[in-house]
Amino acid sequence: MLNVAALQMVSAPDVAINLATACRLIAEAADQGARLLALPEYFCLMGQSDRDKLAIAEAEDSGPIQDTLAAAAQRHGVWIIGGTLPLRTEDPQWVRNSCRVWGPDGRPRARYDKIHLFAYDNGRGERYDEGRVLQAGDAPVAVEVDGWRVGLGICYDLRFPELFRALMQPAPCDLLVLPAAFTHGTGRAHWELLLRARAVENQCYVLAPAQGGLHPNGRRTWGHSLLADPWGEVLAVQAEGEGVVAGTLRRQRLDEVRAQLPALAHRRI
Ligand SMILES: NC(=O)CCC(=O)C(=O)O
Repeated sequence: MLNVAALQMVSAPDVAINLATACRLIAEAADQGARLLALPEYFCLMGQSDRDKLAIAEAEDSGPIQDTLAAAAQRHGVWIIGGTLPLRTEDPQWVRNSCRVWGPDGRPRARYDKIHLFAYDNGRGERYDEGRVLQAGDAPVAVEVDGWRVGLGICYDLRFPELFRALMQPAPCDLLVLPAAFTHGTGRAHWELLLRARAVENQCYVLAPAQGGLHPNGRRTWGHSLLADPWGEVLAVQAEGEGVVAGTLRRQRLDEVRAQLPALAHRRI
């Protein structure tokens, strides 16, 4: 059994406010008994422009955002999947959108850099192009959490099933965690559909902590942080606003689904 929680936020353009909110939600989830907690993409900043990420970027393993999450993991004795934060590259004009993982002793255990960079223009003034400031990652990352294999993806990565297939090698992941900040429009159309599809095709749990609501920068995100089981059933969800979306992973459920319909074993790789 593993108790997990997705922390939903409506982040502001102010790092201190966002860190305080993240710490409050972490404490709440830990009090509810969660052992693995995950924050959304861009939890530490939803700024006015992509370039705001450059100003708050940290070196790997050092900086106020990472120190805060490491201390919270240790204080509560939990695993924290730290949404995303900008990490510096060699070139000051570029950052990586990185998901860091801390163990219950506060030590960093993994880093995944978002591979697929979001670009979107809805033709009505809503436009994104992460490739203007982000450097893409190039390697899938999975981490072992109390005997559970946990694969990482970030937001737009959700649309690329081959990433999650790669994470099923050399051994299947038991849980996929996808910190996200889906737009309201694309989220309404595709969010739940894609998350449940990744759960069904990989026969594993999916935990997706999201940004959800109207942000002070004027952006509106879809929210609907959720936990889906290996059969694609939604076990817990929260539509909008800050909150804790909690649930329990059961090994027996994974084994049951994989035994009843052995699609993972039928892959022709
Ligand atoms: N930040 C993102 O990657 C947003 C992805 C998104 O909204 C989508 O529809 O995909």
